[in-house]
Order: sequence, then C-alpha cells, then structure tokens
Amino acid sequence: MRELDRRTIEEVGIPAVALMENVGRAIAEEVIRWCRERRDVSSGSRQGAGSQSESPGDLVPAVQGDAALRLEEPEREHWLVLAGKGNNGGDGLVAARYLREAGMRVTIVYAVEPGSLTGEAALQREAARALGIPVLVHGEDDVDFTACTGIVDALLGTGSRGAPRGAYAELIAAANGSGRDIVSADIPSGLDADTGAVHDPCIRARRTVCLAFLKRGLAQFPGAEAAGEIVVRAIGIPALLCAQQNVSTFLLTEEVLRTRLGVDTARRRSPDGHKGTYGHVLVAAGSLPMSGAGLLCSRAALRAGSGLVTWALPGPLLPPMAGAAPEVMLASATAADWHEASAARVLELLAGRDVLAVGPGLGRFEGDGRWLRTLWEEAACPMVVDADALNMLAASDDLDAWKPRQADTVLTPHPGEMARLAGLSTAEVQRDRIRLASEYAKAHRVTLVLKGARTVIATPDGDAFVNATGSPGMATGGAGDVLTGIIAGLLAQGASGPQAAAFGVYLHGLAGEAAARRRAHPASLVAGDIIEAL
Ligand SMILES: NC(=O)C1=CN([C@@H]2O[C@H](COP(=O)(O)OP(=O)(O)OC[C@H]3O[C@@H](n4cnc5c(N)ncnc54)[C@H](OP(=O)(O)O)[C@@H]3O)[C@@H](O)[C@H]2O)[C@@H](O)CC1
Ligand SMILES: [K+]
Repeated sequence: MRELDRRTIEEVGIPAVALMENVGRAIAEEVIRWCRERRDVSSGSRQGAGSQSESPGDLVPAVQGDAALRLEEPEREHWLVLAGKGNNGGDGLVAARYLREAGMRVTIVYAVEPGSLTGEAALQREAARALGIPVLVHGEDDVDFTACTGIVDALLGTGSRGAPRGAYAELIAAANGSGRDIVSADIPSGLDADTGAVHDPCIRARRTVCLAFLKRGLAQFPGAEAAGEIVVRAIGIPALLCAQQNVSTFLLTEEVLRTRLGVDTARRRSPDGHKGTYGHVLVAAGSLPMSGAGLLCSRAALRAGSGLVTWALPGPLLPPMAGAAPEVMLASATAADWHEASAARVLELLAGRDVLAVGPGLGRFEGDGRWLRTLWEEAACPMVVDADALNMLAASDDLDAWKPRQADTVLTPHPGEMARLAGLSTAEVQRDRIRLASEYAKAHRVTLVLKGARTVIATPDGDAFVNATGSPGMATGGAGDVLTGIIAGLLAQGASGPQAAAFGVYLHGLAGEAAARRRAHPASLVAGDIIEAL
C-alpha cells in the first residue's frame, strides 16, 4: 500500500494532498453514515444495521454520492477527532473539516504539539485553524471524552511501529474507556497492519474506513475484531498501478476464486456424466475411539460432488459402520488396528481411485511415521493430509529427505498442528499466520490450509488467500474432518490443490453459515449439519 501511495504521488504526479482530500472525505461520509444507522437502530426503524453488528471484521459495502454528507439535525452530534502527527492525522483533519461543513460539532484533539506536524498534515492543520475548528492538545488541555457523541481515530496509520507510546497510548486508552463509538481512519491505532497483532493499547473501533485496499492485519484476528465493521474506500490510486503491483495476498471472494485461481464457481454437471466422471476418493481414516471422523470425512466428500467414496478402515470397524452411510463404500485396510504394514494395503486400495484423504481419527500407532512416508512417496494421486497424519509428519525427522510427491498435496493443520509442523508455539503461529503459512507452503511445495477464524490458504507458488466465510458455530468437533472431505471431493472432480483447498474452505464456511442460520443459536451447530447444508 505504501508503495502504491508513493508511485501515485511520484510517478503519476497526483499530489499527496489530493489523495488526502479523498481520504478525509471518505472518512467523513462513513462517520455520517454511522450516525444515521445508529439513529435508525435506536429509533427501531432498522434492525441489525450499523451499531447492532454482531460480526466484527465483516466487510460492509461503501455508499457514496452527495447525499453521503447530509445528516438531519447534525448539531446533535459532537465528534472528537484524535489526530497524530503523521499522514493518518492529516486524514483526520480533512475529515474534521467535512464533518464541520455538514453542520456537526467537531473538536480536534492533537496527540502532539500541533507545531510538530509536517508535510500535508501541517497544511491541513492550517486549513482547520482558518475555519476556526476548536482544538485541544493532549497534555496541555483537559479532554472530556464524556462530552462527545463519537470519536474519529486518526492517531496512527500504516506508518506506526510497535506498541503506541506516550501521548498516543494515553489517548487510545482514554478513547476505549469512554464507551463512545470510534471510527478509525485506515486501521485502528495500535494494530499491526501486516500481521493483525493487537498491541497494548489498541483502539477498539466500531467501524474502520480502510483506505484503497484491505490491509492484511484487518483480515486476520484479533485485528479484525479491533476493527469492527470494515469499509474499504477508493482514494484515487490509479487502476493501472494496482494492476502492475505484484499482489500475492487476497481476500477470498468468488471473484478471486474465478480470476486468480481459475475456479468455475458456477460449473454445471454434464447431462451425460456418470459416477465415474466425478472421481473416486479413498479415505484412510478412523479408529475405534474416533470412527466418526472417517465417516464425516467420507460423507462430506460425497456431498462435495465426488462420484464415489471408499472408506478404508480397520476391519473390526466394518460391521458397526456398515449402514451408517449407505452411499459410502467400506474396505478393510487391516485385520486389527492400524499398523505400519497396513500402508501397503492402502496403496493397493488406491488402484483405480483418484484421491487419497488421510488422517481424520487415525490415532497414533507404532511405526506411523514410516506408514505415512510410504503413502506420501508411493501414492501417485493428489492427497489431503489432516489431523493425526499431520502429527506423524511433524514427528518425522526430515520431510525434505522424503521423495517429493508427484501429485498435488494439501495439508490442513489447525494452529496446534501447524505449531508442531513448524516447531513453534501455537501463539507464535497465530502471531503471523499469513507469512508462516506462505513460507511453509513454498518451502515444502504443498498447498497449506491453516485453519481457524479467517483460514489462510497458501499455495506452493507463494499466493495466500484469506477466507472470510464461516460461523463461530463451526468451532465444534468434526468440522475439520468435513473440510478434509470437501477438499478431497473437489480434487476428485479435477480441481488442482490450490483450487480445491481455496474453494473447499470457502464452501465449508458458507455451508457453516447456512447451517448456523437454521439453529436458534450457532452454539448448537454440529459437524454433520455442515455436510447437510452443503
Ligand atoms: N502516503 C500517502 O500519501 C498517503 C497516506 N495516507 C494515510 O497516511 C497513513 C500513513 O501515514 P504516515 O506514513 O505519515 O504514518 P502514520 O501512520 O500517520 O504515523 C506515523 C507517525 O507516528 C509516529 N509513530 C509511529 N509509531 C508510533 C508508536 N508506536 N507510538 C507513537 N508514535 C508512533 C511516528 O513518529 P516518530 O516516532 O517517527 O517521530 C510517525 O511520525 C496511512 O495509514 C493513511 O492513513 C492516505 O492519506 C493516502 C495518502
Ligand atoms: K488510525
């Protein structure tokens, strides 16, 4: 983003102050829209909008036009604009001007002595002064947060480094403690825009007006939560430059699925297709205490469209599982529990089948690292590796010594499994999910699905996709087994590893949302509901 700003100003010649004017106006429009929605909600004329949002991090569409700056009885509003010394502060000063023009009461609160503002921010300081907008300076004047109806946070933007210091930290804490609604300019001050890490303190915004493009830190938790609703507003960066910029991180939308990944999201089935047209998944999963994992995975593969699914499982599980899902074929992979030599039988069962999904509910057993290595090296088809199979991978000394796989490989770790794979703590994994997933995927030539709210899909070529579909109700046992089945089902129909992983995660989330809507409360969602909602 900073490079695009720079090129717009230096190479195209659009002055920084012109961009800042667009930015400040966009922020003012979104503040006014916030005021309107808040009034609608409190008067009961509209429900579920604006301040009623229960989904922090949701992207909401922008509304523009001349009417966007009109508010009835604007004098009922008194907003404080907290301004830092950099360009983010300058954005806030422009917004203050537009809000004042709209008839609202506005007070600028400088974090630093206003004389220390430089560049475009200093120009805006003079414009605000010329218009007589009231000013307070932190440290010199008392700032009464209880006297305002809302706060614009223009303290720190993409130029911020580390935890907010001094006056910035004090103003952030006071703003959060005021209980007033906060609208942030670009990012909530105190957020790391790259990783989504939330410093102490960090603004807790109701709405964030993100400029030009969604910043990675807003697409990831906990950053998404600090941002509240997110509105992305154009600021005048030419499309030509955007196209030239080598962007490799994307929010996963249907458009991105189509254009960046080449997924045909509206694909029809051919009228003369038959079950063999749509592939055959072999699921190697399940053990006595966790047989359901294999069942969920197999059923999900069918619901995702795989023509046939065979579930390879320990022989003693066959009788109880027969009839549990009549559409799934069962095959005995071993006479008793899983053991090292049963890998050969799984390979045998793979003959004539198109995809291997391995891991859900397997448990750990003697020689399981060698068991997995045999499948990894010998299975010539695409493979999804999940759950205990990931732990086997993590426990094996050196993945790089294994024979490289000839077909696509998709790994689907949750943060704990990722931590074991990467030799880090779970907290370290969560601190910078996109970077970590990308590095692992590139280094090991796999597609990596790092699960959790805002799942990251990283491809061997270095692209990363952040998924925004899903429901908190999906935090339930078996949801991961369902995802593995969906991805395997898509692979069976000819999708590549990155296509199947990204489209699979996207669909899994949509199905979870649909399933959650059918319940009175998302907490009662169970994994099987996701399969039924597909
Ligand atoms: N480029 C453009 O033309 C456009 C940019 N735009 C806008 O500009 C924003 C980026 O602006 P920016 O680069 O001026 O940095 P910004 O975030 O305002 O603050 C940096 C200042 O804060 C300070 N500081 C840093 N860390 C700190 C900390 N932890 N705790 C305390 N202080 C800290 C640091 O001061 P220092 O410590 O270095 O003296 C520095 O002076 C961007 O997000 C968008 O809103 C748009 O208008 C479009 C056009
Ligand atoms: K900000």
